[in-house]
Amino acid sequence: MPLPEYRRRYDTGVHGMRIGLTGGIAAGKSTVAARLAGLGAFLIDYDALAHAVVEPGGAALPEIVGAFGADALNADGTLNRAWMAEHVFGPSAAPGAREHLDGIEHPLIYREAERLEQQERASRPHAVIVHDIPLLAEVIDSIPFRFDRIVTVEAPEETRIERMIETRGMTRRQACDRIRHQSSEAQRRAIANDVIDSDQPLEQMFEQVDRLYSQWNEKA
Ligand SMILES: CC(C)(COP(=O)(O)OP(=O)(O)OC[C@H]1O[C@@H](n2cnc3c(N)ncnc32)[C@H](O)[C@@H]1O)[C@@H](O)C(=O)NCCC(=O)NCCS
Ligand SMILES: Nc1ncnc2c1ncn2[C@@H]1O[C@H](COP(=O)(O)OP(=O)(O)OP(=O)(O)O)[C@@H](O)[C@H]1O
Repeated sequence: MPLPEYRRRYDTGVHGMRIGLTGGIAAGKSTVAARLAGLGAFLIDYDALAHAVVEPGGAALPEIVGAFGADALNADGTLNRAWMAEHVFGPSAAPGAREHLDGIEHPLIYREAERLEQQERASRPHAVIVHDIPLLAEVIDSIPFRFDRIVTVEAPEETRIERMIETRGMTRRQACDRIRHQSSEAQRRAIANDVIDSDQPLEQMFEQVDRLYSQWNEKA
């Protein structure tokens, strides 16, 4: 059976590998990403890009104010992230609010990701480039990149809720809201070539990451 388009491999030897890294919130994606960067991968962190496009002066902020009103801003003109989170993930969020915000930010994020990738390829044509994309399963049909391999990092929902409460100061309700607005583990697994279980001890998880990186690096 032919591979779905998003799993299509590039011609090896011509391009380095492009990896899609995903996972539910607080599953351990950043931990895996940091390990890959330590091994030599070039990381493109979509959460960081999402933060950059809403900086004052960033292209998304005027559009967000246009769509959600000036209440979306703090007094100093920065995005009020807690307010915004409540209005897109919270129990009284308007239908379609999250999709509207995504529609403003995502095209800008993709443009910047492409620029970063091209810059890296110019100096390291065979680098393993990892796109760290929390919402990859949601955007798989619209994102303007195809991936040689997709990896998802997974941990049980309860573990992730506990991590969000303990390390991010979220309430249980906020943690559950965020999870409810994301694809399911089954949907992420369905697009992935490999699954990293972050419920295993860190050492073991890193061994799995190291093995994957060696495989990709051989093919790059
Ligand atoms: C709503 C916002 C302001 C809330 O900010 P906050 O500081 O609370 O969260 P932060 O941006 O650091 O994201 C933390 C995690 O929340 C989850 N998350 C973020 N945005 C979304 C979304 N639109 N849908 C589902 N989950 C999301 C992801 O797992 C992400 O890793 C912010 O998340 C945002 O601008 N989101 C829209 C852009 C987006 O899609 N970002 C994800 C990367 S592409
Ligand atoms: N194998 C593991 N064993 C124990 N704790 C882990 C493991 N992997 C990750 N963690 C811990 O889980 C927490 C969440 O990890 P991390 O920040 O990497 O998640 P994330 O998926 O990037 O989150 P987000 O979706 O918010 O970006 C961190 O405190 C991290 O140290």
